[in-house]
Amino acid sequence: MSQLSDVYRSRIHDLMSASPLIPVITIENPDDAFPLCKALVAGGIRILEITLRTEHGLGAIAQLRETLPEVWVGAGTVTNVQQYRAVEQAGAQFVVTPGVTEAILQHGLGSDVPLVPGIATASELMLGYAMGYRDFKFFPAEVAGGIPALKALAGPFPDVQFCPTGGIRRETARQYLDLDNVLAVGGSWLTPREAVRQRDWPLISGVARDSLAELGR
Ligand SMILES: O=C(O)C(=O)C[C@H](O)[C@H](O)COP(=O)(O)O
Repeated sequence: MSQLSDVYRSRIHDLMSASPLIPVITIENPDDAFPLCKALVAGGIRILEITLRTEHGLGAIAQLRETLPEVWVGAGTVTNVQQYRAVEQAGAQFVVTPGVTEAILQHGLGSDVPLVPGIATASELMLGYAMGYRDFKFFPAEVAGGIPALKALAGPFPDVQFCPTGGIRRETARQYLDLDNVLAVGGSWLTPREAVRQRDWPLISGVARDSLAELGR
C-alpha cells in the first residue's frame, strides 16, 4: 500500500493550523460567493471550505481562488473520486470529505491537493492511518461523541490531530479547541443563513471577528 509522504502530511498540518475556525460554506446564490467570503476574511478568517452541496460550489471555488488569493480555499462534501478530480481542476487547495472510502484515500495519496478525510470511528481512522494520514476531520462531531470521543481517541492515537465538525457552535468551539488533539473546528454557524439571505455582510464579518475574539485569536 502506498503511503502519504512527510511533505504532504506537513502541508495538511499547516493548512489545518492556519486558522482555528473553518467556516463550512454552502453557496445558494453564486452572486453571494465573493461578498460572503470577503466578509469572512475581513472578520479574520483565513481558510474557507466551500461545499459541493449546491451546483454553485465548483464555480465558487474557481472564483474565490482568483479573487481572494490571500486565503486558503478548499472543497467540502467531496464524496467520490470524480468530485475530487473536479475540485482539483477548479483550483481547490484542499479537500475535505464527510467520510472515507479506500478510493478517495488512495486518490488523496497521489493528488497535489491535500485531503482531510472525515472519520467518525476508530476503524475509519485506522484505514487512513495505515496509509499515512495523521490529520482527520471528525464528523459528525457532536453526535459521534463530541469532546469525550476525541479524548478517548487520543489514547490509542496520540499522534493524530482532528478538525471536529458537525453540531459545533460558537459557544462550544473553545472547549473543542482546548483539546490537545484538536487543531481547528469547522462549522456553518459562521455563515448564518438568514444573514446570507439578507446579504448582511457586516453582520457576517462581526460573527467571525467575535468568534475569533472569544478564542483569544
Ligand atoms: O458537507 C459536508 O462536507 C459535511 O461534512 C458536513 C458539514 O461539515 C457539517 O454539516 C457542518 O456542520 P454544522 O456546523 O453542524 O452545520
